Amino acid sequence: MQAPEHTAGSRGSTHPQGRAGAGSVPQTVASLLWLPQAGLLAHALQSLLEGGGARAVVWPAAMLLALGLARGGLEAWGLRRSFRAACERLGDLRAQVARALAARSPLDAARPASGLAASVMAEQAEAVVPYLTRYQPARCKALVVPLAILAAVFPLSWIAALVLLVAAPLIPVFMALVGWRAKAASEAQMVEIGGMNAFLLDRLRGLASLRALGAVDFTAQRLRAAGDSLRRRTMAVLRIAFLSSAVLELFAALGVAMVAAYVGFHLLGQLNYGAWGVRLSLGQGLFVLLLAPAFFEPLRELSLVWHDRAAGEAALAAMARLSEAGTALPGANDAAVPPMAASRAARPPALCVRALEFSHAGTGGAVFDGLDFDVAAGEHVALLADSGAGKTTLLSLLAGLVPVQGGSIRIGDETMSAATASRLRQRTAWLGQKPHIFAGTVQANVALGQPGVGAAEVSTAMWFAALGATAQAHAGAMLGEGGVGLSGGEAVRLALARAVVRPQADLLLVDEPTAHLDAATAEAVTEALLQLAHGKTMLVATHDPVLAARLDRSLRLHAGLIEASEVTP
Ligand SMILES: Nc1ncnc2c1ncn2[C@@H]1O[C@H](COP(=O)(O)OP(=O)(O)OP(=O)(O)O)[C@@H](O)[C@H]1O
Repeated sequence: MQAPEHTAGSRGSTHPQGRAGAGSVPQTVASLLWLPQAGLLAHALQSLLEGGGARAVVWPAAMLLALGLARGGLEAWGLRRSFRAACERLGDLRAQVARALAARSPLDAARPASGLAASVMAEQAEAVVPYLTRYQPARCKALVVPLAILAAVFPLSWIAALVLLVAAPLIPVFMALVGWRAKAASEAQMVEIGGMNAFLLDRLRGLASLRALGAVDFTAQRLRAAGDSLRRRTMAVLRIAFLSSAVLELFAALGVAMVAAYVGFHLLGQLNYGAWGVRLSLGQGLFVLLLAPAFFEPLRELSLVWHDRAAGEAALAAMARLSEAGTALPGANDAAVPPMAASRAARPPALCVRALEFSHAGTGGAVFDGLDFDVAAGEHVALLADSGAGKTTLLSLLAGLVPVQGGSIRIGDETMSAATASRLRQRTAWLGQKPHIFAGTVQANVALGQPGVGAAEVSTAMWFAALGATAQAHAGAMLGEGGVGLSGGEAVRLALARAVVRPQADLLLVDEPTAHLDAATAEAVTEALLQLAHGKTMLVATHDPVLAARLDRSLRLHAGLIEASEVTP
């Protein structure tokens, strides 16, 4: 497993806290400034008692003010630095997770549910910012400030220092025990949120089917149960957060009370030991008293952000899980590939498949075990086979969507490999069985972010795909998620239009373009496809004998091998 913070390519530090820690130093220095401030206060009081008058108070007051301003400034600067660094770190982590998800093959059945991935990246990942912004400085302060205060108190009174020293370790011990439970509870809550989001997204997508099958009530009940379960988990996290605060407040209050009692009785002359054989002055006593609550302050702050740490670490772990490697998409994130050439290669590519071996991850049997076949440059070939024989798998291998496990695939002059897949995909147009339509305009759905494809090109492509006369013909028309607003046949034709705006793609891999279409629509799609494939190489997986008869040749696939090759008369 590769945690996102350790994945190559991050702009920042390899540690999750990395640059966010840069803001800790000014914030810690700001807290340490309380020591000279307390010293000045105690000194001013002592001078007043010794008859120094108002003049003895003026310069300590001025310095106190200056130190206060410096403290505020340092605190604000440190906080801003931490926040900015945390936001950058979160951006890096999100980019890394996105890259890891994009690097997984679409055929990887173990890919995280899209609802879960969206929930972790958009929502849960936000917990990383308070974790890095608040927890890291609080931890730094808790390590440094109490030690500095101990060092200042010890030379005045070893008893007061001892009281603080005994009270302090109890707090981290109890906090660690509580924090251990808090982390587990927070992780469980994250899993619950992710699961509920994935469930919601899936059910929303399948709302029409649920309604048709009368399963709406049952789904609502399951959603209610999931909501209840999430509420229980959230309450568990909150209970633990309150418990940790109570533990800390108790020990901090006991520590301060004991120091105050000691200093009080010592000044009254009732406890004459613990100050290295001398009696503390009122100013010294006040100094120790002022420092006692400040000793516990960083620990109190740490307790406040303890939940941030639990939530932040749980979010980091969730992102690490999303970054786990699965079946790789060959050549994914291949930055070295130049942008798609505007012009086509001189000749369409020939296909040469030799001794191809492939089996899906987690399944026993091989889909292909020594498959051989050729498609000549510019030839249009139908791939016929029974359902489940491996047509889609073969097209996916040819499109470089999944790595070849044995043998070779040659497209034109290049052999498919991780190094060439990305480049080869640029000359390939893929018309899948279920083209995904995004919620957005027709223009965005056809261009798919390709530069240089404007409204005019989209409109031409829509006419070419026989969609010019439909209500969605103009580039600005809105389409719903999953193709709402289009019929099944129109969605297939929209996929055709996507191929039309990529004239440089001279290898067409088409998966059952006429499945589930009536004869007239199938005919229209076939015509458009043949026109698009003119001067290009095309392999069409199909069960449709009418479509197969319009192509140059048919290959019959059976048991992972080419059984027959028939030239169309
Ligand atoms: N992502 C996947 N993970 C694991 N197994 C898979 C995956 N996709 C397909 N399979 C299995 O691989 C075999 C070939 O499937 P494929 O989809 O390539 O068949 P097909 O010929 O295209 O079928 P159809 O004509 O029904 O679309 C089937 O046994 C299928 O169950």
